Amino acid sequence: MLRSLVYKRTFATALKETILPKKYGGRYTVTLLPGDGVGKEVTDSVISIFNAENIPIDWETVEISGLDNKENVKLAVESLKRNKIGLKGIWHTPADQVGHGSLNVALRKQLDIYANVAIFKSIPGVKTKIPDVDLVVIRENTEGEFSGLEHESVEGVVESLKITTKAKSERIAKFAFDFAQRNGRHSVCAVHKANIMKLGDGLFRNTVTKIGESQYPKINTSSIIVDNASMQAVAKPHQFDVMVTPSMYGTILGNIGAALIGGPGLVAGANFGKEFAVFEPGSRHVGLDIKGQNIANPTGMILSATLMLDHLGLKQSAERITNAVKDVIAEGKSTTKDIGGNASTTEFTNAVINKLASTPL
Ligand SMILES: NC(=O)C1=CN([C@@H]2O[C@H](COP(=O)(O)OP(=O)(O)OC[C@H]3O[C@@H](n4cnc5c(N)ncnc54)[C@H](O)[C@@H]3O)[C@@H](O)[C@H]2O)C=CC1
Ligand SMILES: O=C(O)CCC(=O)C(=O)O
Ligand SMILES: [Mg+2]
Repeated sequence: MLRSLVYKRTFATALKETILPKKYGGRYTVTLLPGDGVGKEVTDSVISIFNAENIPIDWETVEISGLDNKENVKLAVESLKRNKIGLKGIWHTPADQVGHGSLNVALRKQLDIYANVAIFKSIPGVKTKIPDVDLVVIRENTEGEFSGLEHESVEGVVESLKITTKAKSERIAKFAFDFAQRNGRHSVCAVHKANIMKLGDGLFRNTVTKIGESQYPKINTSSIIVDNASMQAVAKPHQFDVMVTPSMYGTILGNIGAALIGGPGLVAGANFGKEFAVFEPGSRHVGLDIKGQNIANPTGMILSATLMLDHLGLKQSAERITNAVKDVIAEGKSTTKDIGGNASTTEFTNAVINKLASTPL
């Protein structure tokens, strides 16, 4: 019955070094970036729930699309520079337009929000093949395969640059071990392909291993090749606790993690840097195909927003909302289509609000 509290604890202390935003008149201003696809529907769900709970947050909404000129990302960057904290949906990046880079990547790089945390934890009531999954993927956000640096050196020959630096490998490693330590986790596993990319992935793997073994003796440090990691995560996910990855392996394992717990609509996540924290669903799906249909599952966005409340020190509210979401899912009467129900996004949201209304403070 108390699984929800255990679930909550994972989120409790996401980061120690990110500077907290200031409150004005007892309220925070948070940058809201709804994004494309289902972003507006699932952030509307958060707004309704926060309004019902009188959460002391004012939203500064920046409505841009991944299809916009890349320059437009500066509107989001400027707002986040003011507010230090954001709640974000995902911007769509067209795969067939050469030269149109990802606004998601641009934002992360410009704010140096280098650590992505995605939480893959089974939610009671959601039917999955493997029960009790509980793993966290911590992913480097600012280099690696997502550098977006490509050129055609001669016709028919394309070089895509994957950048790996010691400094960025060190800071993501430290972040992962700190996260593990502060959240009562027992092991950190570095995911790599150092058998092929001996220099780049070798640097990543060796850096994580060295930092773990020398600075975090109480945490078990290990490493695994990404291909095997993918197979093991599908077959025996319980062997993993915290996985730390370069950018590409993180998105692949993150999509495996989403499938393990019941879909992308359930995954909470956040991005942290020294100065900024931006909360967004952990497996980062856009959901263009179901946009505007009022059928998206807003759980991942709501749980990401509760991580934000934790970060702001509003822990009681974070816990109340998490528990209400989990209770509504466990009861199974008002769940969305992706997890076998037939409630709309709005009906699920209202069920959460009703649950909160009937739960004493
Ligand atoms: N295509 C793009 O523009 C972008 C893609 N990505 C990444 O690419 C990978 C795949 O992306 P896409 O093919 O665009 O996937 P997608 O956004 O189309 O999602 C895959 C499936 O999950 C469903 N889904 C997504 N969110 C949902 C929700 N909240 N509730 C219920 N169902 C939901 C969608 O309807 C779809 O059937 C992911 O790793 C994602 O992080 C990330 C950012 C932009
Ligand atoms: O930003 C994009 O278009 C894709 C990025 C992605 O797959 C991710 O961040 O997980
Ligand atoms: Mg992805």
